[in-house]
Amino acid sequence: MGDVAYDAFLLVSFGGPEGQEDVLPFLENVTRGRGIPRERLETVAEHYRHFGGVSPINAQCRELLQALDLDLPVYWGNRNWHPFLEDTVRQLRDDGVQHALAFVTSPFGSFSSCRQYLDDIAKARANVEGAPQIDKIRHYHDHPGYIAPHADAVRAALAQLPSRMAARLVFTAHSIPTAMNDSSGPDGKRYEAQLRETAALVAAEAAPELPWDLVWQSRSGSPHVPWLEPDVNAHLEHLAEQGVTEVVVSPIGFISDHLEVVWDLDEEARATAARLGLAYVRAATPGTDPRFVAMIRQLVDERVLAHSNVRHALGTVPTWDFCPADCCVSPKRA
Ligand SMILES: CC1=C(CCC(=O)O)c2cc3nc(cc4[nH]c(cc5[nH]c(cc1n2)c(C)c5CCC(=O)O)c(CCC(=O)O)c4C)C(CCC(=O)O)=C3C
Ligand SMILES: [Fe+2]
Repeated sequence: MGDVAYDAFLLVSFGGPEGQEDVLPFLENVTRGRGIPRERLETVAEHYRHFGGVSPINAQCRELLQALDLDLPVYWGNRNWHPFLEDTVRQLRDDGVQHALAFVTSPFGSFSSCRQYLDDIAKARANVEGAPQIDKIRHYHDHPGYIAPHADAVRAALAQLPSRMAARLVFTAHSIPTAMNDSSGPDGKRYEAQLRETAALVAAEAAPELPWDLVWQSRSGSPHVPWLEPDVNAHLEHLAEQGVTEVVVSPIGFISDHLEVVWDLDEEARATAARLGLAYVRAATPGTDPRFVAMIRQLVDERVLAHSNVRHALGTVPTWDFCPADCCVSPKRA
Protein backbone atom coordinates (compact mmCIF):
# COMPACT_ATOMS: atom_id res chain seq x y z
CA MET A 1 0.00 0.00 0.00
CA GLY A 2 1.25 3.47 -0.86
CA ASP A 3 1.31 6.55 1.29
CA VAL A 4 -2.00 8.15 2.21
CA ALA A 5 -2.57 11.09 -0.10
CA TYR A 6 -3.76 13.73 2.33
CA ASP A 7 -4.16 17.02 0.52
CA ALA A 8 -4.92 19.38 3.43
CA PHE A 9 -4.23 19.89 7.12
CA LEU A 10 -7.16 21.00 9.27
CA LEU A 11 -6.75 22.54 12.73
CA VAL A 12 -9.90 21.84 14.76
CA SER A 13 -10.44 23.80 17.95
CA PHE A 14 -12.99 24.99 20.49
CA GLY A 15 -13.35 28.58 19.32
CA GLY A 16 -13.81 31.66 21.48
CA PRO A 17 -15.30 35.15 21.36
CA GLU A 18 -13.41 37.96 19.62
CA GLY A 19 -15.14 40.87 21.39
CA GLN A 20 -17.75 41.77 24.02
CA GLU A 21 -20.67 41.36 21.61
CA ASP A 22 -19.59 37.77 20.85
CA VAL A 23 -19.51 36.58 24.46
CA LEU A 24 -23.15 35.59 24.99
CA PRO A 25 -23.76 34.10 21.52
CA PHE A 26 -20.53 32.11 21.93
CA LEU A 27 -21.61 30.79 25.34
CA GLU A 28 -25.01 29.89 23.89
CA ASN A 29 -23.24 27.81 21.23
CA VAL A 30 -21.07 26.08 23.85
CA THR A 31 -23.91 25.18 26.14
CA ARG A 32 -26.69 24.36 23.68
CA GLY A 33 -28.47 21.31 25.10
CA ARG A 34 -25.86 20.76 27.83
CA GLY A 35 -27.83 21.87 30.89
CA ILE A 36 -25.40 24.42 32.32
CA PRO A 37 -27.04 26.69 34.91
CA ARG A 38 -27.67 30.32 33.88
CA GLU A 39 -25.61 31.66 36.83
CA ARG A 40 -22.57 29.66 35.73
CA LEU A 41 -22.89 31.18 32.24
CA GLU A 42 -23.00 34.68 33.68
CA THR A 43 -19.92 33.95 35.78
CA VAL A 44 -18.01 32.61 32.78
CA ALA A 45 -19.18 35.58 30.67
CA GLU A 46 -17.55 37.85 33.27
CA HIS A 47 -14.25 35.99 32.88
CA TYR A 48 -14.31 36.66 29.12
CA ARG A 49 -15.41 40.27 29.70
CA HIS A 50 -12.40 40.79 31.94
CA PHE A 51 -10.25 40.27 28.80
CA GLY A 52 -12.31 42.61 26.62
CA GLY A 53 -14.55 39.74 25.52
CA VAL A 54 -11.63 38.20 23.63
CA SER A 55 -10.66 34.58 24.23
CA PRO A 56 -6.92 33.97 23.99
CA ILE A 57 -7.57 30.70 22.13
CA ASN A 58 -8.07 32.25 18.67
CA ALA A 59 -4.74 34.10 18.60
CA GLN A 60 -3.11 30.88 19.82
CA CYS A 61 -4.63 28.91 16.93
CA ARG A 62 -3.44 31.54 14.44
CA GLU A 63 0.08 31.47 15.92
CA LEU A 64 0.17 27.69 15.75
CA LEU A 65 -0.92 27.71 12.09
CA GLN A 66 1.78 30.31 11.33
CA ALA A 67 4.44 28.20 13.03
CA LEU A 68 3.51 24.90 11.38
CA ASP A 69 5.38 25.06 8.08
CA LEU A 70 3.78 21.92 6.58
CA ASP A 71 3.94 20.70 3.00
CA LEU A 72 0.11 20.69 3.00
CA PRO A 73 -2.24 23.67 2.74
CA VAL A 74 -3.56 24.49 6.22
CA TYR A 75 -7.15 25.26 7.28
CA TRP A 76 -8.81 26.05 10.62
CA GLY A 77 -12.33 25.40 11.91
CA ASN A 78 -13.94 25.62 15.37
CA ARG A 79 -16.76 23.95 17.27
CA ASN A 80 -18.23 27.09 18.84
CA TRP A 81 -17.13 30.23 17.01
CA HIS A 82 -15.85 31.65 13.73
CA PRO A 83 -14.27 30.25 11.70
CA PHE A 84 -16.95 27.56 12.13
CA LEU A 85 -15.94 24.06 11.13
CA GLU A 86 -18.81 23.79 8.66
CA ASP A 87 -17.70 26.93 6.80
CA THR A 88 -14.15 25.60 6.67
CA VAL A 89 -15.34 22.23 5.35
CA ARG A 90 -17.24 24.11 2.62
CA GLN A 91 -14.01 25.96 1.77
CA LEU A 92 -12.10 22.66 1.65
CA ARG A 93 -14.69 21.30 -0.78
CA ASP A 94 -14.58 24.44 -2.93
CA ASP A 95 -10.77 24.22 -3.03
CA GLY A 96 -11.02 20.65 -4.35
CA VAL A 97 -9.63 18.98 -1.23
CA GLN A 98 -10.39 15.25 -1.19
CA HIS A 99 -8.88 13.99 2.05
CA ALA A 100 -7.93 16.21 4.98
CA LEU A 101 -6.05 15.30 8.15
CA ALA A 102 -7.40 16.98 11.30
CA PHE A 103 -5.44 17.96 14.41
CA VAL A 104 -7.57 18.68 17.47
CA THR A 105 -6.32 21.08 20.17
CA SER A 106 -6.95 18.58 22.96
CA PRO A 107 -4.50 15.69 23.39
CA PHE A 108 -6.88 13.46 25.37
CA GLY A 109 -9.85 11.13 25.09
CA SER A 110 -13.32 11.81 26.59
CA PHE A 111 -16.60 12.99 25.09
CA SER A 112 -15.66 16.70 25.40
CA SER A 113 -12.06 16.36 24.19
CA CYS A 114 -12.41 13.69 21.48
CA ARG A 115 -15.81 12.28 20.51
CA GLN A 116 -17.53 15.67 20.36
CA TYR A 117 -14.91 16.84 17.84
CA LEU A 118 -15.49 13.68 15.75
CA ASP A 119 -19.23 14.41 15.90
CA ASP A 120 -18.58 18.04 14.88
CA ILE A 121 -16.58 16.86 11.87
CA ALA A 122 -19.28 14.36 10.90
CA LYS A 123 -22.02 17.00 11.22
CA ALA A 124 -20.09 19.58 9.21
CA ARG A 125 -19.47 16.99 6.45
CA ALA A 126 -23.13 15.96 6.45
CA ASN A 127 -24.12 19.59 5.84
CA VAL A 128 -21.69 20.10 2.94
CA GLU A 129 -22.42 18.20 -0.25
CA GLY A 130 -19.26 16.72 -1.72
CA ALA A 131 -17.32 17.30 1.51
CA PRO A 132 -13.87 15.73 1.65
CA GLN A 133 -13.02 12.75 3.80
CA ILE A 134 -11.55 13.98 7.13
CA ASP A 135 -9.44 11.80 9.43
CA LYS A 136 -8.51 12.86 12.97
CA ILE A 137 -4.96 12.60 14.29
CA ARG A 138 -4.51 10.35 17.32
CA HIS A 139 -4.20 11.41 20.98
CA TYR A 140 -0.76 12.80 21.87
CA HIS A 141 -0.86 12.96 25.68
CA ASP A 142 2.49 11.14 26.01
CA HIS A 143 4.26 12.37 22.88
CA PRO A 144 7.76 13.69 23.64
CA GLY A 145 6.81 16.92 21.86
CA TYR A 146 4.03 17.43 24.40
CA ILE A 147 5.95 16.26 27.49
CA ALA A 148 9.22 18.14 26.95
CA PRO A 149 7.79 21.70 26.79
CA HIS A 150 5.66 21.05 29.88
CA ALA A 151 8.69 19.59 31.70
CA ASP A 152 10.92 22.55 30.81
CA ALA A 153 8.19 24.89 31.97
CA VAL A 154 7.99 23.10 35.32
CA ARG A 155 11.76 23.40 35.72
CA ALA A 156 11.63 27.11 34.88
CA ALA A 157 8.78 27.63 37.34
CA LEU A 158 10.64 25.79 40.11
CA ALA A 159 13.62 28.08 39.56
CA GLN A 160 11.41 31.03 40.51
CA LEU A 161 10.51 29.62 43.93
CA PRO A 162 12.44 30.63 47.06
CA SER A 163 13.55 27.09 47.96
CA ARG A 164 12.80 24.67 45.18
CA MET A 165 13.53 21.57 47.31
CA ALA A 166 10.46 22.18 49.47
CA ALA A 167 8.12 22.64 46.52
CA ARG A 168 5.10 20.60 45.60
CA LEU A 169 4.13 19.98 41.96
CA VAL A 170 0.43 20.36 41.24
CA PHE A 171 -0.68 19.20 37.78
CA THR A 172 -4.10 20.38 36.64
CA ALA A 173 -6.53 19.49 33.87
CA HIS A 174 -10.10 20.43 32.98
CA SER A 175 -12.52 18.57 35.25
CA ILE A 176 -15.27 16.55 33.60
CA PRO A 177 -18.32 14.81 35.08
CA THR A 178 -17.30 11.47 36.60
CA ALA A 179 -19.86 9.82 34.28
CA MET A 180 -17.98 11.30 31.31
CA ASN A 181 -14.71 9.98 32.70
CA ASP A 182 -16.33 6.57 33.20
CA SER A 183 -17.26 6.49 29.49
CA SER A 184 -13.86 7.77 28.25
CA GLY A 185 -11.97 5.43 25.96
CA PRO A 186 -12.92 1.88 25.00
CA ASP A 187 -12.97 0.54 28.56
CA GLY A 188 -13.59 3.64 30.67
CA LYS A 189 -11.60 6.22 32.66
CA ARG A 190 -9.19 6.77 29.78
CA TYR A 191 -9.23 10.58 30.28
CA GLU A 192 -7.99 10.26 33.84
CA ALA A 193 -5.50 7.52 32.91
CA GLN A 194 -3.98 9.63 30.14
CA LEU A 195 -3.69 12.68 32.38
CA ARG A 196 -2.09 10.65 35.16
CA GLU A 197 0.41 9.36 32.62
CA THR A 198 1.12 12.88 31.28
CA ALA A 199 1.65 14.11 34.85
CA ALA A 200 3.96 11.22 35.74
CA LEU A 201 6.03 11.74 32.58
CA VAL A 202 6.36 15.50 33.09
CA ALA A 203 7.26 15.04 36.77
CA ALA A 204 9.85 12.37 35.95
CA GLU A 205 11.47 14.59 33.33
CA ALA A 206 11.32 17.85 35.30
CA ALA A 207 11.85 16.99 38.95
CA PRO A 208 11.82 13.28 39.84
CA GLU A 209 12.70 14.05 43.45
CA LEU A 210 9.57 16.11 44.15
CA PRO A 211 6.13 14.85 45.21
CA TRP A 212 3.28 15.63 42.82
CA ASP A 213 -0.50 15.49 42.59
CA LEU A 214 -3.02 15.51 39.75
CA VAL A 215 -6.01 17.77 40.42
CA TRP A 216 -8.86 19.29 38.41
CA GLN A 217 -10.08 22.75 37.52
CA SER A 218 -12.83 24.72 35.79
CA ARG A 219 -15.75 22.50 36.78
CA SER A 220 -19.22 23.67 35.80
CA GLY A 221 -22.64 22.07 35.62
CA SER A 222 -25.02 21.39 38.50
CA PRO A 223 -23.45 21.01 41.96
CA HIS A 224 -25.49 17.79 42.29
CA VAL A 225 -23.61 16.15 39.43
CA PRO A 226 -20.26 14.65 40.50
CA TRP A 227 -17.18 15.86 38.59
CA LEU A 228 -13.54 14.78 38.94
CA GLU A 229 -12.05 16.05 42.20
CA PRO A 230 -10.21 17.52 44.04
CA ASP A 231 -10.52 21.00 42.62
CA VAL A 232 -7.21 22.86 42.44
CA ASN A 233 -8.33 25.49 44.98
CA ALA A 234 -9.45 22.90 47.54
CA HIS A 235 -6.20 21.07 46.99
CA LEU A 236 -4.13 24.19 47.69
CA GLU A 237 -6.00 24.53 51.01
CA HIS A 238 -5.22 20.91 51.82
CA LEU A 239 -1.52 21.38 51.00
CA ALA A 240 -1.30 24.51 53.14
CA GLU A 241 -2.86 22.60 56.06
CA GLN A 242 -0.20 19.93 55.62
CA GLY A 243 2.52 22.57 55.95
CA VAL A 244 3.47 22.90 52.27
CA THR A 245 4.73 26.44 51.56
CA GLU A 246 5.56 26.47 47.81
CA VAL A 247 3.74 25.15 44.77
CA VAL A 248 4.27 24.98 41.03
CA VAL A 249 0.97 24.60 39.20
CA SER A 250 1.41 22.98 35.78
CA PRO A 251 -1.64 22.96 33.45
CA ILE A 252 -0.81 19.69 31.67
CA GLY A 253 -4.39 19.44 30.40
CA PHE A 254 -3.88 22.43 28.08
CA ILE A 255 -1.74 22.92 24.97
CA SER A 256 -1.80 26.72 25.31
CA ASP A 257 -2.95 29.46 27.69
CA HIS A 258 -6.70 29.07 27.26
CA LEU A 259 -9.10 31.18 29.30
CA GLU A 260 -9.16 28.39 31.90
CA VAL A 261 -5.43 28.96 32.39
CA VAL A 262 -5.32 32.76 32.38
CA TRP A 263 -8.44 33.09 34.54
CA ASP A 264 -8.97 29.96 36.62
CA LEU A 265 -5.27 29.56 37.42
CA ASP A 266 -3.63 32.98 37.01
CA GLU A 267 -6.42 34.82 38.80
CA GLU A 268 -8.42 32.42 40.98
CA ALA A 269 -5.90 29.78 42.06
CA ARG A 270 -3.22 32.45 42.48
CA ALA A 271 -5.55 34.38 44.81
CA THR A 272 -6.26 31.18 46.77
CA ALA A 273 -2.53 30.60 47.18
CA ALA A 274 -1.96 34.22 48.28
CA ARG A 275 -4.69 33.92 50.89
CA LEU A 276 -3.04 30.75 52.21
CA GLY A 277 0.45 32.28 52.21
CA LEU A 278 1.68 29.75 49.62
CA ALA A 279 4.41 30.77 47.17
CA TYR A 280 2.79 30.05 43.76
CA VAL A 281 4.23 29.88 40.26
CA ARG A 282 2.15 28.77 37.26
CA ALA A 283 4.16 26.82 34.68
CA ALA A 284 3.85 27.70 30.98
CA THR A 285 1.96 25.66 28.37
CA PRO A 286 3.52 24.45 25.07
CA GLY A 287 1.95 27.17 22.86
CA THR A 288 4.27 27.40 19.85
CA ASP A 289 7.28 25.72 21.47
CA PRO A 290 9.31 24.36 18.50
CA ARG A 291 9.14 20.83 19.92
CA PHE A 292 5.35 20.97 20.10
CA VAL A 293 5.18 22.31 16.54
CA ALA A 294 7.56 19.56 15.40
CA MET A 295 5.29 17.03 17.14
CA ILE A 296 2.41 18.06 14.89
CA ARG A 297 4.61 17.60 11.81
CA GLN A 298 5.65 14.16 13.11
CA LEU A 299 2.02 13.18 13.73
CA VAL A 300 1.20 14.19 10.14
CA ASP A 301 4.14 12.16 8.81
CA GLU A 302 3.05 9.19 10.91
CA ARG A 303 -0.25 9.18 9.00
CA VAL A 304 1.04 10.10 5.55
CA LEU A 305 3.83 7.55 5.40
CA ALA A 306 2.01 4.24 5.23
CA HIS A 307 5.14 2.30 6.10
CA SER A 308 6.31 4.59 8.87
CA ASN A 309 6.59 2.66 12.09
CA VAL A 310 7.79 5.70 14.00
CA ARG A 311 5.13 6.37 16.59
CA HIS A 312 6.61 8.51 19.32
CA ALA A 313 5.14 7.74 22.73
CA LEU A 314 6.78 7.89 26.15
CA GLY A 315 4.00 6.14 28.06
CA THR A 316 2.11 2.88 27.91
CA VAL A 317 -1.54 3.99 27.62
CA PRO A 318 -2.25 2.98 24.02
CA THR A 319 -3.34 5.34 21.21
CA TRP A 320 -4.80 4.49 17.80
CA ASP A 321 -5.52 6.23 14.50
CA PHE A 322 -9.25 5.50 14.21
CA CYS A 323 -11.54 5.64 17.26
CA PRO A 324 -13.99 2.72 17.54
CA ALA A 325 -17.65 3.83 17.35
CA ASP A 326 -18.34 3.05 21.01
CA CYS A 327 -15.35 5.03 22.31
CA CYS A 328 -15.81 8.20 24.43
CA VAL A 329 -19.56 8.26 23.80
CA SER A 330 -21.66 10.90 25.50
CA PRO A 331 -22.46 9.75 29.04
CA LYS A 332 -26.12 10.63 28.38
CA ARG A 333 -26.18 8.05 25.60
CA ALA A 334 -23.84 5.56 27.22
C1 LIG B 1 -12.35 18.22 28.75
C2 LIG B 1 -12.59 19.65 28.36
C3 LIG B 1 -11.74 20.47 27.65
C4 LIG B 1 -10.39 20.15 27.14
C5 LIG B 1 -10.52 19.67 25.72
C6 LIG B 1 -10.70 20.75 24.67
O1 LIG B 1 -9.81 21.57 24.49
O2 LIG B 1 -11.74 20.73 24.01
C7 LIG B 1 -12.39 21.73 27.48
C8 LIG B 1 -11.84 22.82 26.81
C9 LIG B 1 -12.36 24.10 26.71
N1 LIG B 1 -13.50 24.56 27.28
C10 LIG B 1 -13.65 25.88 26.95
C11 LIG B 1 -14.70 26.71 27.35
C12 LIG B 1 -15.85 26.24 27.98
N2 LIG B 1 -16.12 24.96 28.39
C13 LIG B 1 -17.37 24.89 28.99
C14 LIG B 1 -18.00 23.77 29.52
C15 LIG B 1 -17.44 22.48 29.65
N3 LIG B 1 -16.16 22.09 29.30
C16 LIG B 1 -16.02 20.74 29.57
C17 LIG B 1 -14.87 19.98 29.34
C18 LIG B 1 -13.77 20.42 28.64
N4 LIG B 1 -13.61 21.68 28.10
C19 LIG B 1 -17.24 20.26 30.09
C20 LIG B 1 -17.52 18.83 30.48
C21 LIG B 1 -18.12 21.33 30.15
C22 LIG B 1 -19.55 21.32 30.64
C23 LIG B 1 -20.48 21.36 29.50
C24 LIG B 1 -20.46 20.12 28.65
O3 LIG B 1 -20.83 19.04 29.17
O4 LIG B 1 -20.10 20.24 27.47
C25 LIG B 1 -17.94 26.20 28.90
C26 LIG B 1 -19.31 26.58 29.39
C27 LIG B 1 -19.24 27.40 30.60
C28 LIG B 1 -18.59 26.65 31.74
O5 LIG B 1 -19.33 25.88 32.34
O6 LIG B 1 -17.40 26.83 31.97
C29 LIG B 1 -16.99 27.04 28.30
C30 LIG B 1 -17.08 28.53 28.02
C31 LIG B 1 -12.56 26.27 26.11
C32 LIG B 1 -12.32 27.67 25.51
C33 LIG B 1 -11.37 28.41 26.41
C34 LIG B 1 -10.93 29.74 25.86
O7 LIG B 1 -11.78 30.52 25.42
O8 LIG B 1 -9.70 29.99 25.89
C35 LIG B 1 -11.76 25.17 25.96
C36 LIG B 1 -10.49 25.05 25.16
FE1 LIG C 1 -14.69 23.38 28.51
